[in-house]
Amino acid sequence: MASLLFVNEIFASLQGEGAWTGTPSVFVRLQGCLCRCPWCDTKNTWKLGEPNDCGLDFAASKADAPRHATCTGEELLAYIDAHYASIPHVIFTGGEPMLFDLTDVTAALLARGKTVAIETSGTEPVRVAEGVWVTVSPKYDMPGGREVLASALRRADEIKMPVSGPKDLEDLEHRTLPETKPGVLVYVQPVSRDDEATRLCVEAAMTKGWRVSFQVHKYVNMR
Ligand SMILES: Nc1nc2[nH]cc(C(=O)O)c2c(=O)[nH]1
Ligand code: SF4
Ligand SMILES: [Mg+2]
Repeated sequence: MASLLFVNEIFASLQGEGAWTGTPSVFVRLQGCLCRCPWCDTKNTWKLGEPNDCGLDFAASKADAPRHATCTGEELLAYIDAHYASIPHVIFTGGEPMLFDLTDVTAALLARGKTVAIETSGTEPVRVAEGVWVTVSPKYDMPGGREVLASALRRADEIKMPVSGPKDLEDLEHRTLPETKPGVLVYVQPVSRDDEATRLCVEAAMTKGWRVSFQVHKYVNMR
C-alpha cells in the first residue's frame, strides 16, 4: 500500500444520495478530476494532487478548499480508526476517486467490518476490492472529453445519473443501461436541486420505473 493518496476532505455525515441514503458515513474526498462538468459542486477538487506535507488533520479541518492532504493507505486507515471508529460505512468520492488504486485500502476497511462504497464518473478503471459498493454517475460529453468505460458500467452496483436536461435521460437509457449488469439499481438525480431537472427526474421515474435520488443532505443543510 505504498502509493500516496491525496485527500481533499475527510468528514462524517449521512449519505445523502442513492440507495444508501441515511447511512452514517465517513466521506473521503480525493483530489483530482478530469471531467470538468459545468454544474460540478466540487470544482475545488479538480486540480490534480501532488505530494505535500499536509496531514489528514488538515483535510478534516476545512471544507470546499482546493488544497489537499497527502497520506498513505495505512495512514488513512489509522486516521479512520482513531477518529471515526463508530461509523460503519466509508465512502470514497471526489473529485474522481478512481484516479487512485483503492484495492488494498478498501480491502482493509472491509476486513475491519466496515461497508465501503465509491462514487465514480466511470471514466477511469475501477480499482477497488470485491465487495465494495460501486456507484457510477456517468459523465458523457463533458468539457474534459473523458469517455465512460464499459468496464466501469459493468461493475456498477448502482447507476446514479446526474440530470440537468432531457439529454441525460436519453444517455441513461441508450448509452448506460445497455452496458450494466442484471439487478443494477437505477437512480436519476437532479443537479443542484434545479426545479426543472427535478421535474424531469420525477417524470422519468414514474414512466421508466427508475428511482429518484434527491441529495437529501442539501435539503437539511448537512455536509
Ligand atoms: N451528505 C453527503 N452525501 C453525499 N453523497 C455523495 C456525495 C459526494 O459529494 O460525492 C455527498 C456529499 O458531499 N455529502
Ligand atoms: S465527475 Fe464529479 S468531480 Fe468531476 S467534474 Fe464531474 S461532477 Fe465534478
Ligand atoms: Mg457532494
